[in-house]
Amino acid sequence: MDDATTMAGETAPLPLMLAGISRGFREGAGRLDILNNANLALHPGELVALVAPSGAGKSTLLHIAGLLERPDEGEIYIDGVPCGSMDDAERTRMRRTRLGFVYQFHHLLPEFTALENLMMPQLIRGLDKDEARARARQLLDYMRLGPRADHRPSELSGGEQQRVAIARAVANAPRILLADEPTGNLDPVTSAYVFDALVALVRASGLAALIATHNLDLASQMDRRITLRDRQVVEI
Ligand SMILES: Nc1ncnc2c1ncn2[C@@H]1O[C@H](COP(=O)(O)OP(=O)(O)OP(=O)(O)O)[C@@H](O)[C@H]1O
Repeated sequence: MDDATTMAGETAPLPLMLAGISRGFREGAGRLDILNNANLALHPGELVALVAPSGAGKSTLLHIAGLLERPDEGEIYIDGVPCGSMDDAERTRMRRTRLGFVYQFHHLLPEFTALENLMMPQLIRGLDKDEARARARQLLDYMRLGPRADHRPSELSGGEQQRVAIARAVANAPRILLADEPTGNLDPVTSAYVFDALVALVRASGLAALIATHNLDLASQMDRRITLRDRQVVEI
C-alpha cells in the first residue's frame, strides 16, 4: 500500500485510498459506466480539488469515498483499513469517527441552534454533554460564529449556515473531509469568505480534504487538482 512518510521517517497509513474503483448504473437496456478501475490517494493535511463537468461522477466518487455508496468493484481504505467488506454498522461507525461531510446545502437541523447542531454528532458518538458543548463553542469561535451560537439556521445568513455546516463536519475530529460544492450556493464574495474559513480549518486540524467544485479560482488555491477523465481519476 502507498503509505505517507511522517516527519519521524515512519510510515503512516494514508487517510484515504481508493483502489481499482468501478461504478456504473443501469440505463434503460444499457449501462452507464461512471468509474472504471479508478484510483485516488489523499495524503494527510492536503486539500484536493475535484473539478469535472456536470454528470462526470464527482458526487459518485465522493459517495464511494464517504462510504455512502458501494462501488461495483474496488476497495476503499480509510486510515489503511479496508472498508469494502464492512457491514452497514461498521461503515456507519467509520463515517461518524473518521469522515466529515459538507454539502452544497447546509442540511442543518432547523429546530436546533448552531451550537446544538455541532453538539449532536459528538453526542451520537458518545461524548458527554460538557465536552461536546466546549468543542462546539471552540469551533464556532474559530469560524467567527461565537455570537451566533444560539441562533437557529433560519436566523443565520447563507454564509453563516454554511460555516456552521463546515464546523459540524469536523466536530468529531475526522481524518478526512469530503465536500460537494460547499460554496456552490453562495454569492462570490460570501463564497470566497466561506472557502477561506474552510481552508483555515482544514489547515489547523491537519485533516485531508477532497472538495468538489466548479469554481476554478477556488480550485487553484488548493494543493492539488484532479478530474475524472475516461472514467479515471487524473491530475490536472
Ligand atoms: N443512483 C443512480 N442511478 C442511475 N444513474 C445515476 C445514479 N447516480 C448518478 N447517476 C448518474 O451518474 C452520472 C454521474 O452522476 P454524479 O451525480 O456523480 O455527477 P456529478 O459530476 O456530481 O454531477 P453534478 O456536477 O451535476 O452534481 C450522471 O449521469 C447521473 O445521472
